[in-house]
Amino acid sequence: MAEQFYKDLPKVELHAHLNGSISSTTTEKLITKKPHLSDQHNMTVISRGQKRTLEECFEMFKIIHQLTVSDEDVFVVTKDVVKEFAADGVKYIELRSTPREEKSTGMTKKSYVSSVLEAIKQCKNEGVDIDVRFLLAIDRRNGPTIAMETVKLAEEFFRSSDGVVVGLDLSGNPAVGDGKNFIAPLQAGRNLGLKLALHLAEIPNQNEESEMLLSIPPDRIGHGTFLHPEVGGSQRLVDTVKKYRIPLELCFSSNVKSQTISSYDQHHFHYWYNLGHPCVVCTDDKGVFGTDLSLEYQITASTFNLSKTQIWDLSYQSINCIFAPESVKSDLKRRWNELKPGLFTQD
Ligand SMILES: CC(C)=CCNc1ncnc2c1ncn2[C@@H]1O[C@H](COP(=O)(O)O)[C@@H](O)[C@H]1O
Ligand SMILES: [Zn+2]
Repeated sequence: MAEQFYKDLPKVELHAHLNGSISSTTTEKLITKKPHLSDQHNMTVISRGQKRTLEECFEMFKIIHQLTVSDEDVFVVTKDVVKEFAADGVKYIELRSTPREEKSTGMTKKSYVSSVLEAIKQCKNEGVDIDVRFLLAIDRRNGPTIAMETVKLAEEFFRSSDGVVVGLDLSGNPAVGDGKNFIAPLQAGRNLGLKLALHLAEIPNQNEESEMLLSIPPDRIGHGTFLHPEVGGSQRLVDTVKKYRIPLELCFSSNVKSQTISSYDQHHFHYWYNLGHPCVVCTDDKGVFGTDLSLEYQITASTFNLSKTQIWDLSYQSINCIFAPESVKSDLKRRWNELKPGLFTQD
């Protein structure tokens, strides 16, 4: 568990996959309804000190997805995940999820998104202290035709969700499919006013793909682990990211536990932070990687010897990277400034 300062620190979460964020308490709740999956429980979390390969991590999602097969499941999971982030001191979150259909329960991609949005609405009505937005995710393994359908669905909800749906994500196993196939649907989304958060350079040797995706350009980058020349990326890629000042969503536990980074001190946070480039600390999959956002901030501080003031600034600067409008950014900044004195008089 993270130290109290990191819990109390008001935080913004910008990279959280819904099905990767399910806590073990919620998993138990779902398993009670699906006893045939009871022996899969330990298969959905990577405990402390454990590591898996990236491929093994993606196998875990196959199990998790069997737990969320109905609108009711999706609703329950969303409510729990939102409340857990709020309890961890997250004041603003952009959740992302891949709309899925399930014939056996009648869940459609549209009802999937509606269930997520209904849960978000209920949390708001119950007074849960967190502003929640949503990105529809495109899974690369499903190809460009499905991607275009997702863009259409996103457009529908973008118009009808009162500002909750703000954009699109590109994710899924980076070793599957070619990123360039998604340029057209992503560009179409961008032209509609949807913001783009793209997983990029999550694994090595994808410079060409990264270059293509950066040419759109995206509004935020997920991971960007292999962009800089020291790890096989290129100065050109770095220069493009710098030119557009595209924020990076950085996920320490995820990268170390899925072994794209060998240890915390090797994390590319170091490279980009020292350039003064916008970096946002995120969880990725808090359920799968057994973490929460306060722990990720604590890991950042202890690995790179950052002071509490530097950590505060990191959290405050993250507000500039959200997809909600400027007025929301100003409100959050006011909130942060109100909370600041209480946080710095604790010790
Ligand atoms: C598995 C692993 C190494 C995780 C970290 N890196 C990731 N890279 C790319 N896509 C991801 C990652 N984590 C989660 N996802 C995406 O999020 C999905 C789960 O959340 P959801 O069903 O979209 O609600 C996964 O099926 C996958 O498409
Ligand atoms: Zn991710």
